[in-house]
Amino acid sequence: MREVRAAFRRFWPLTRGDRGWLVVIVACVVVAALAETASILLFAELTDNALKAGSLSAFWGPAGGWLAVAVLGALVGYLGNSLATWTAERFVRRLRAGVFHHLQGLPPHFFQRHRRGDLVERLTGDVEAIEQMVVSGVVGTVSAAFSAVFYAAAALYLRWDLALVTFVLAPLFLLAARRFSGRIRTASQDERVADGAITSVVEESLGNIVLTQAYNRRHAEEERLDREARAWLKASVRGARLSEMYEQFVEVVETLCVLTVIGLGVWEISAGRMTLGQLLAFAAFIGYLYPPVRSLGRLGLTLTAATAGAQRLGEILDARPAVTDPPAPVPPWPVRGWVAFHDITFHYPGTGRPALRELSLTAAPGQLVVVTGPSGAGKSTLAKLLTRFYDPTTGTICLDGIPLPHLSLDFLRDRITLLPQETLILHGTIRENIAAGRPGASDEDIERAARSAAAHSFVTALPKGYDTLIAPGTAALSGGQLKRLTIARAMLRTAPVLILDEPTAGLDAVAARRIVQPLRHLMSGRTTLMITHDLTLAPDADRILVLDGGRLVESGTHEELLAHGGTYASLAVTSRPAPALPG
Ligand SMILES: Nc1ncnc2c1ncn2[C@@H]1O[C@H](COP(=O)(O)OP(=O)(O)OP(=O)(O)O)[C@@H](O)[C@H]1O
Repeated sequence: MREVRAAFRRFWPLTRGDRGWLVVIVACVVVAALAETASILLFAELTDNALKAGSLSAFWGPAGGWLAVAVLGALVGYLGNSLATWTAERFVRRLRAGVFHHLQGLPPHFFQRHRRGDLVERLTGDVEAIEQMVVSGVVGTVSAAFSAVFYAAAALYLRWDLALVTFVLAPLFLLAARRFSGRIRTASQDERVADGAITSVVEESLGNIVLTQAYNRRHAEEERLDREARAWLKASVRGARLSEMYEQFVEVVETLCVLTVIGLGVWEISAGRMTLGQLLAFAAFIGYLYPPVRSLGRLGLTLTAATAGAQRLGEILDARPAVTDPPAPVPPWPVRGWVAFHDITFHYPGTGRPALRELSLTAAPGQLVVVTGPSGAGKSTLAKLLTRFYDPTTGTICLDGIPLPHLSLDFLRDRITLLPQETLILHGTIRENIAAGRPGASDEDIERAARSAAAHSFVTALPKGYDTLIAPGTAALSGGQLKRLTIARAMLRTAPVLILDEPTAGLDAVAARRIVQPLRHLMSGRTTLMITHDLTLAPDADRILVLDGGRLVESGTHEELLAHGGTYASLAVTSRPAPALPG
């Protein structure tokens, strides 16, 4: 119960703005329950005065009243249920948006620890489970409680002594719910975990379909899915079995109660202390009383099941972003592009070994700094620190002399363009893919960027030109062509600082050569930090930094470092030969 309270306290504030509607829904529910109560009393009147006496004249009055009450009940029922669905869906939308917003701000290591499919499940299944608790749960409880009170009051009004006898059996429902709730919660928790695992396996397998097919891993992947599906089957069958057991037990208790009422009623009628109409109405009230009492019991089960979802969402919401906005960010200024790392040491969270040690570097506006070194040297980490995915453990990074933590994250990231190693393609047209660099860019801007990135001619050669649909892993364009689209996208951004992370990764020598000129266009006028193993562009660099084991081991121009004959000189020999470059 403590978990339910904690989950409720955490998510109830999200109903702010809709609480007025919740009151209206509850009012509708109360009126609907009252209408139901009135119709049963009218039914008793009809039975005793019209049916038993065979009097048509006694029929019209109660019949008219019953019809009016039924119409009223139908209207408020319709209104209440429609409003309840609308409010519940708004809650789901708000909760999902909130969790998604939080999730997007979490650091890369969070996504390395959580499988994507599992996160998808949390944003869908778990979000809905919480709605079941917070909105539908509240409306359900209030409506069940009111209905139970009205029907119980009506039964007491008809025959208080008989009513008390049947009420004695009511605690059996609650007892049953209590016994079942713990086990149902465990089953539903297992089911959600298995749901997430299934989504993950499907997503990972389809995401790596080339590997799956080329390495004949279809059977292995099917087995992986089957393993997760079996865990899901076990959990969901266990959950369904427990719920069914509970339902059937309650059914038997209900029958016991109804039989008790009829038995006592027969005895009372034979003694002349009760009419048939009263007995029928009384039995109806008792019959109507059970569903709300039952749903109050079941509500307990829904609540405990929903806490499983709440715990899983809590894990996301409790994860903290690695960096946050300062309370009073430095006001925006026209950034020139001075970049400086002062004595930076950095450990990834949860690791003992520093990825960077006492590293310093500066880049003046418009300069090209090439960062190279063996794999794992810490090159990409530099990019993550400059874009503030993480803050350094010690030392300061400045943009135009201002430490990065003094800037708002949006301002900083708008001033830096990152061209990551992976060619990131969005689901959409070529035009949309390029325009993602600057939302609202005009067609002329897009075309200019594409020309500059040497993409315009191959795009216009496509039957649908800029309106060609592409997607991640698309076969319509080559790797080099896709890379040029991402360069065009970066070109649209007006950021004065550029980070290129292995811009030629995954391209053959010819494709790599084709992007040299577009890259030069992109770098022109921007402070560029180029992280690369491919030293094709190194001779252009104002400075080359060689990292090893997180330390800066060499620094200088291409000629200086070649003459020095150290790590750079040996890397330059093994790197692909510099092609004849235009321009
Ligand atoms: N998210 C992370 N959590 C923990 N350690 C990490 C993480 N990312 C990188 N590292 C570690 O930090 C060190 C530097 O990694 P980094 O990716 O910066 O190297 P790199 O020089 O860019 O390598 P490559 O050339 O292979 O891309 C490596 O030892 C790596 O294992």
